[in-house]
Amino acid sequence: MKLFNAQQIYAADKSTIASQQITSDELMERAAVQLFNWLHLRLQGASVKIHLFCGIGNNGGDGIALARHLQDHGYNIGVYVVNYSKTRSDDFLINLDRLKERKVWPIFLEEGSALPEVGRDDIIVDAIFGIGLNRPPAAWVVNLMRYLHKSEALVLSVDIPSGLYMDNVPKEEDAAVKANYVLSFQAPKLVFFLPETGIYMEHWEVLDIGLDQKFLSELETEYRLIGKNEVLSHYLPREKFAHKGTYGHSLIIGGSYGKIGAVVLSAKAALHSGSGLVTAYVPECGYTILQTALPEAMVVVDVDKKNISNIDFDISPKVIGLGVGLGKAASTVKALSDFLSENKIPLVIDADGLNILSENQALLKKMPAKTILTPHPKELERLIGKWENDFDKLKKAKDFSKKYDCIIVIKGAHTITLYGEKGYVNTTGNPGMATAGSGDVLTGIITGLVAQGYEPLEATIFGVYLHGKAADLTVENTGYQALTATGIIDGIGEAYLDLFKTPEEPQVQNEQSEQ
Ligand SMILES: NC(=O)C1=CN([C@@H]2O[C@H](COP(=O)(O)OP(=O)(O)OC[C@H]3O[C@@H](n4cnc5c(N)ncnc54)[C@H](OP(=O)(O)O)[C@@H]3O)[C@@H](O)[C@H]2O)[C@@H](O)CC1
Ligand SMILES: Nc1ncnc2c1ncn2[C@@H]1O[C@H](COP(=O)(O)OP(=O)(O)O)[C@@H](O)[C@H]1O
Ligand SMILES: [K+]
Repeated sequence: MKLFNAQQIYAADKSTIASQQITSDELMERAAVQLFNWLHLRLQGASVKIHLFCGIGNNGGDGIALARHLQDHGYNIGVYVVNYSKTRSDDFLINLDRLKERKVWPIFLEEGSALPEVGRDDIIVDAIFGIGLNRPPAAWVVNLMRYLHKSEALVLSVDIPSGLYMDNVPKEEDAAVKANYVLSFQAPKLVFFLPETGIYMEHWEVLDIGLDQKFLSELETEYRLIGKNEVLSHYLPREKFAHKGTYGHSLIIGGSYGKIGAVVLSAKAALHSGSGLVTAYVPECGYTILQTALPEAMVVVDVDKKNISNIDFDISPKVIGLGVGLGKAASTVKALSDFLSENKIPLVIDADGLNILSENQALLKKMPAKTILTPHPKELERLIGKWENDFDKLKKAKDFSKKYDCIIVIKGAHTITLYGEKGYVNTTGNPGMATAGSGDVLTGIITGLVAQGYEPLEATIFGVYLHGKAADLTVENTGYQALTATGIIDGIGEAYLDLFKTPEEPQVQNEQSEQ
């Protein structure tokens, strides 16, 4: 699914109005009817007080139009215009008149106005700012947002929580509304998925307002949301006459004394993701551990007992997963440097492999094209430097990706894969994955997919999806706390089966977090 920016949404508005020969007011009416239906279906005429806080632009217009439908159906409403500017949108004014025709007179809130009483069992409709926010809201509007938050009433935000930008993060933490539900028109917004802005909502849902599909389908977007539909189109079926050689040989290089488990996890995940053969390259102390824990894997040992000190093997893997449990011993850094100078085999680099690159930036130029890097936030910071906010992080990571021709996986609640100018936002996964070794599993899955013949970018996007899906399926039986990295590996098979089990579900709603 595409994630549109504000300009693209405004352009789609225009195109819809032209191609469907409707007025902008009719489009707003569609939005309001969708909002009303959503609420009415759930409230069924309940007498709960609904407070609608409406700005003076089109987001406010949506709120005012919704108020009219609620009034027509006998709901108990309070309507407030948050009068933050003298410039009102035409459709806001049209809808304000329609409301007044019904003898509903909104209360205008300005700086210093007394604020209406809002009970904790009431409902707040937040239609103050939409995607048109382009500067920080005035202090008195931020005060109002704080006041709404304190009320503990259920908050429904129209399109986007007011105070969130489409391409920036709020300057102050409480300068945006915290929504229980966001009812977003046509498509979710990128900010719903970033750690600094995703926290402003618990759930989001998409309301289809019938924007020009042809126009939308022809738009190129910087970011895409990745769900089952997107990964299925890349799935490589298994062939009847295949043999293990068909599906590639993965080599996992890593481990140090006390951290051999990381290699076990990666190698096991590579096998479960479908790699035909898997070999682990570990310090000598890892030999018995690997052969015992993972009989399916082959093992090649380093000359050193405790650390990798000289990467030397006489097999021809299709891809190498490098860095899990590696440590940063001086001999390991030298081994990695020597190895990268010679190596032409595709790489997936994680953990201390990344840390060694960060501390020896000259090595970055030695990575083969389209090397896949899988940093968690701290490792990313070491690679690309500090960032001001999530948007700055994305920009810096993209610059890095272009400079070194590499794929960057920004791991987190919604992992984002970046390559050049494009970003792919994952939708699977859960907080149970915040557990030791889950990253090692991801490295193994992606390595295993490259081994099977997936292109590096496809392998990464698909691998991140499968990893999260495996965890989502396992967590149903374990709960968040008891989910382990091994549990994620155990779910990989089910995650594959799930691809074909249920019909393709559109990405139209999401719960940010449960429990
Ligand atoms: N296709 C769709 O999805 C449809 C979308 N629709 C709805 O339209 C919404 C977008 O509406 P919108 O463009 O009128 O902008 P909105 O957010 O209401 O802001 C209003 C104005 O406020 C101003 N302003 C900005 N920042 C400010 C600040 N800090 N303090 C004070 N003023 C500030 C700025 O004007 P400026 O002052 O810069 O001239 C801005 O234009 C969208 O979210 C959705 O709800 C539906 O109606 C139909 C179909
Ligand atoms: N709250 C969360 N929601 C979804 N996924 C998460 C969450 N926390 C962590 N993850 C995922 O778990 C993995 C953790 O990786 P990493 O931090 O490298 O773990 P480790 O170093 O222990 O192997 C990443 O794939 C990340 O996206
Ligand atoms: K809003």
